[in-house]
Amino acid sequence: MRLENKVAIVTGGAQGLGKAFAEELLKKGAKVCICDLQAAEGRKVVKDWQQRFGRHSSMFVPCDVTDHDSFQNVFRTTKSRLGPIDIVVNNAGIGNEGDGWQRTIHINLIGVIEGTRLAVMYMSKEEGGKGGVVVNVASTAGLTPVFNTPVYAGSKYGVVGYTRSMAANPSIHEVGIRFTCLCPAYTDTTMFKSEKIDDLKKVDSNDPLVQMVMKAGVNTIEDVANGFMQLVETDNNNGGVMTVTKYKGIQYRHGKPLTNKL
Ligand SMILES: NC(=O)C1=CN([C@@H]2O[C@H](COP(=O)(O)OP(=O)(O)OC[C@H]3O[C@@H](n4cnc5c(N)ncnc54)[C@H](O)[C@@H]3O)[C@@H](O)[C@H]2O)C=CC1
Ligand SMILES: CC/C=C\C[C@H](O)C(=O)/C=C/C=C/C=C\C=C\[C@@H](O)C/C=C\CCC(=O)O
Repeated sequence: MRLENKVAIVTGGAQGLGKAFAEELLKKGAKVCICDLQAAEGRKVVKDWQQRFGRHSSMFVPCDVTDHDSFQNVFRTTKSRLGPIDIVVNNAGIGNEGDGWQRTIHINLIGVIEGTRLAVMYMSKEEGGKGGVVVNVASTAGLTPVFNTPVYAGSKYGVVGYTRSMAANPSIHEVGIRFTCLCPAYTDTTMFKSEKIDDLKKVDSNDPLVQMVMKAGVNTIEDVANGFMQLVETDNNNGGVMTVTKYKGIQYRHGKPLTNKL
């Protein structure tokens, strides 16, 4: 997919991976709407991008992906201000395992399903759209058990299974949308820092969590953004599940995906 003048929505784009994904799309000439709970941060980020990429390059819409009306407003506003939507990146996520763990499922899985359904509504050729690509951000925690974050892993397993099932639709060519999954391992963002691995390492380098992180390695945000751009720009990867790990780099899980090639 050539990105010049394409229109993208990135959820959770005020910081971390979502912000990086949006910036890489802007560098390739796409126009981007980011949405996030963090309104002040989102507006600040877009103000910087408008100075660097042009006043009409980007926009921010405050949104909670668990609130259907708020999420639908992102699509409606983006289409009216930037044009028909070509790319939807369902990136927003949290990692709460304690009280309120249900919100982890609501944001990470139900929010991704909501965003994918809105993407079909706005991009499907069967709905008058131009087709496009959906990137659902899961995790390697959606491919392999992670003992310390079972709720989070459950949400990410759900994202992988849901996305691959959407891609397996026999009439996918009529829909004209590629459904793909991005599965990074640990990546150096605010979310990862909440795990306080360095503190754990000082106390006990043999801690099972420390061992798991040391084995997987820790991606830089740039490592994952590089994988993301490959996923978006590659046209024959419907159903693709891409892993990004420090020790194996960028790979497609289950081999190169040609599920119901568009
Ligand atoms: N950092 C890591 O180690 C990894 C992260 N991921 C996934 O990548 C995605 C991005 O993660 P990071 O950038 O690391 O996290 P982050 O915590 O740095 O950023 C997440 C962003 O999503 C926003 N957000 C949270 N709930 C929201 C909601 N209900 N509605 C709208 N926006 C909301 C937050 O305000 C924040 O700006 C998440 O889905 C995460 O699960 C996957 C694998 C590894
Ligand atoms: C509370 C959540 C906070 C941070 C979690 C972080 O955001 C995240 O997503 C963590 C991922 C954890 C991954 C754990 C194990 C990784 C194992 C690696 O060796 C790679 C595993 C699978 C990829 C290779 C493959 O089997 O295809």
